[in-house]
Amino acid sequence: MKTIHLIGAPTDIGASVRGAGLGPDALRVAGLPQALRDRQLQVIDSGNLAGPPNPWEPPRDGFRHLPEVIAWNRSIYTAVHDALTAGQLPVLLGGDHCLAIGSISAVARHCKAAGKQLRVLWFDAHADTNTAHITPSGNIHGMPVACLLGHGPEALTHLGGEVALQARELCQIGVRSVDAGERAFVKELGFEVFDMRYIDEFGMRAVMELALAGTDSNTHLHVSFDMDCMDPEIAPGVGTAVRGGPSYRETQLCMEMIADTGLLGSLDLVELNPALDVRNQTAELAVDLIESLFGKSTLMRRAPADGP
Ligand SMILES: NC(=[NH2+])NCCC[C@H](N)C(=O)O
Ligand SMILES: [Mn+2]
Ligand SMILES: [Mn+2]
Repeated sequence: MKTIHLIGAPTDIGASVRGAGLGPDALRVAGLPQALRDRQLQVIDSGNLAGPPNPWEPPRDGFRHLPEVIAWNRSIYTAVHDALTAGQLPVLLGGDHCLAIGSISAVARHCKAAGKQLRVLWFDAHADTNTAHITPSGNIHGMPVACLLGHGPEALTHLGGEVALQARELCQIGVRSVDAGERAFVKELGFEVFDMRYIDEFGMRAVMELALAGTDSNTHLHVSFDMDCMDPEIAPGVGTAVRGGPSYRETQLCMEMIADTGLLGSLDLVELNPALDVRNQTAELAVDLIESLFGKSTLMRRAPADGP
């Protein structure tokens, strides 16, 4: 297994409430580096990136804090790209979800250069597909998917020199809150969305089989995990909680099925908000999930074909 490089991005620049900037340290306090080392993995923690403070201003031309969001994403792009070039597996510790623009742009650039097929699994209660024209809030953590697919300000859509993603490379899991204008845009863009209704009807195992279909040894899997994907009863430490999310076991199954592929190449862990958490339980939950994502299992790993 590659060396895991933890990159902290302590900012809530794109969020609707303050506090996600405390996320990277809450994950460290919950024991993330040691938990990975206990799994015999090599871990580098290069600490937290620096970036502009949050000016906490109202939207301008449909965006809140656009210059600051660009600055943060540029430094994330560089850090994640450097880690991938060094052969490491970057783990972005957010921070709010606007940071996925920099992280996934770097991953996409790396995959193109290496001739790898990219698959992005986006775990979220939200579709994060707003633009300046349809956003109800101006918060850029509600826009990263649109930016990554080429819809947004040039400085964010072309961080890596070209548009990062095509719709077929992306699939969302756990979605249950989509804004009015956003709904039509998600349909127009045409990426796959396994919303909660779909998960309820077909079950998480079927969803993950579809989400991973078509991957092979040449696939780089990127997981962008928004902690508000999970049900707020178990993950209260998030700024934009939406009830009715996946359970602990359903989410663990996702992580275990991804681990079984052996294809994980990079990870964003975002939207953890320690200011709203209860005794760091949401950070501890995140550590549990990441351990499973890196192969921790109850008894043994099971290849899908060995199942009942
Ligand atoms: N990454 C997130 N938590 N995004 C929440 C977005 C909420 C809402 N859709 C908005 O655009 O304002
Ligand atoms: Mn969300
Ligand atoms: Mn999100």
